[in-house]
Amino acid sequence: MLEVKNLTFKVNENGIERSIVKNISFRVDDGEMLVITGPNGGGKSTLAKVLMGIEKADEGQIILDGEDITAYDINHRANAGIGYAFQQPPRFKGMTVIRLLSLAAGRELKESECCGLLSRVGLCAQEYVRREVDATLSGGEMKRLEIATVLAKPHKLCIFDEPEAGIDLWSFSMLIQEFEKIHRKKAESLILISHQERIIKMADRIMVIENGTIGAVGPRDEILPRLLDKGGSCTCMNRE
Ligand SMILES: Nc1ncnc2c1ncn2[C@@H]1O[C@H](COP(=O)(O)OP(=O)(O)OP(=O)(O)O)[C@@H](O)[C@H]1O
Repeated sequence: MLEVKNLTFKVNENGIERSIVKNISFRVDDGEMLVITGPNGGGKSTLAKVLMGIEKADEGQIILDGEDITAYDINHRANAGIGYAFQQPPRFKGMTVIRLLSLAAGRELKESECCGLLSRVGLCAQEYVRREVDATLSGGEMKRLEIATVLAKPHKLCIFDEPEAGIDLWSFSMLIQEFEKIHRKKAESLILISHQERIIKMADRIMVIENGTIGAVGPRDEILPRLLDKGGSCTCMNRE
């Protein structure tokens, strides 16, 4: 279980301090899928970065299965069991796809294993296995590769930041199926940050982040109607 207690993250802009994440507390139970949504600029990605250790919390605690991981750096948190797919994945010059996925898995993957992972994210495996992870890959290909790196090994908690971004509709449907599979097994907890109704509808619980705080949190059946109720013109959700 992930427990987040009174988490605050501030930035300093021209000498003026601004809280982007403000005193946020929530939990994600084992095997649970929490979908975080909310208006642009509300603080969702920043919250994900603080959870992963890319940004350091100014206040608060992050506890994973009873272990206080607040002071851990990104590698230490990954070892503790957190997997994270970036909203804008980094690219590595000179690194092949099979190498990247092996690094993510923490062991040398066989080509067949690598192909299996690529197929799960809708990439035609043979074409990609030996390809370099560089600027020649499109945004959508990169995004799917990044998701494959998270799928490469089991985690206690996986965080996906806008997995739908830049992905075509067919691949998006495949991704939804992948998330459903992971969710059905209940072996990993999932945090999905998304504006997509199809993803939001999969949630066990929905948390709305706006202006750095929790605007609403609760079971899907309680929160979703409120999002839909905003006349179908909810500013934070893309309808099907
Ligand atoms: N390092 C930083 N320095 C200054 N401002 C920042 C920094 N990181 C984030 N912000 C600002 O904090 C706010 C929250 O950004 P964040 O990316 O977390 O929003 P978001 O909810 O993920 O938005 P979106 O839905 O558009 O992806 C934005 O106004 C952003 O410009």
